[in-house]
Amino acid sequence: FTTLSGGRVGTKLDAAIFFDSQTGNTEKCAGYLGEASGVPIEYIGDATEDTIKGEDCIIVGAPTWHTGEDECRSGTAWDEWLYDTLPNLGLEGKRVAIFGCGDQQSYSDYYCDAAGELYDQFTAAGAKVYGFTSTDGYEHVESKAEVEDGKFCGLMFDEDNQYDLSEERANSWIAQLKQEGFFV
Ligand SMILES: Cc1cc2nc3c(=O)[nH]c(=O)nc-3n(C[C@H](O)[C@H](O)[C@H](O)COP(=O)(O)O)c2cc1C
Repeated sequence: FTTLSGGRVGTKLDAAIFFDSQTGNTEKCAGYLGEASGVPIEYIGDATEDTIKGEDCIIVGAPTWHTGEDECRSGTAWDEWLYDTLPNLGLEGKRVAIFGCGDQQSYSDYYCDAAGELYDQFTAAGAKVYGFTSTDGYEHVESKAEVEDGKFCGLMFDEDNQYDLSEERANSWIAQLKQEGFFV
């Protein structure tokens, strides 16, 4: 038996979840997505460039902090990574799905802005984004993650106000990604 690079047998496509988190909420949501999909989870700050380039499809997630600023809104390792690492990785055509974690009540004009920033930077790098979701059921006023009218660029969690919906949201989003052919 021969294995492909990285020791993986080349029978199925490789996927991974990359995230970062300041206070653990995005980590919890990454955990729900990992359970729903069976896909491994890694801190973006720990992921090597080869690991990221080697995956066929990646799920990426960030919280939102630094309210009102234009850039570097995740308050995590993503902030540097998006501007210093991503543009040099060569991710043209890579399948990407984005999730965010924010607080739609206390920060209703800025809900999950960092997820919108991930969208902007990954699409600028040539990635193809899967898994848009409806904004129905959310009460934010403005969000950079709402990249089309009534559509988020991925799945938005709210562990401050809607934590009881997170697991179910994770499960149905993974089902949606499967239907969209994200993992195939
Ligand atoms: C000082 C501060 C600023 C925040 N700014 C925003 C914001 O601009 N938009 C938003 O959606 N959430 C904002 N939040 C809420 C966090 O994003 C939310 O609690 C999230 O779940 C944190 O995820 P983490 O634990 O993975 O870091 C802010 C929270 C704090 C305490």
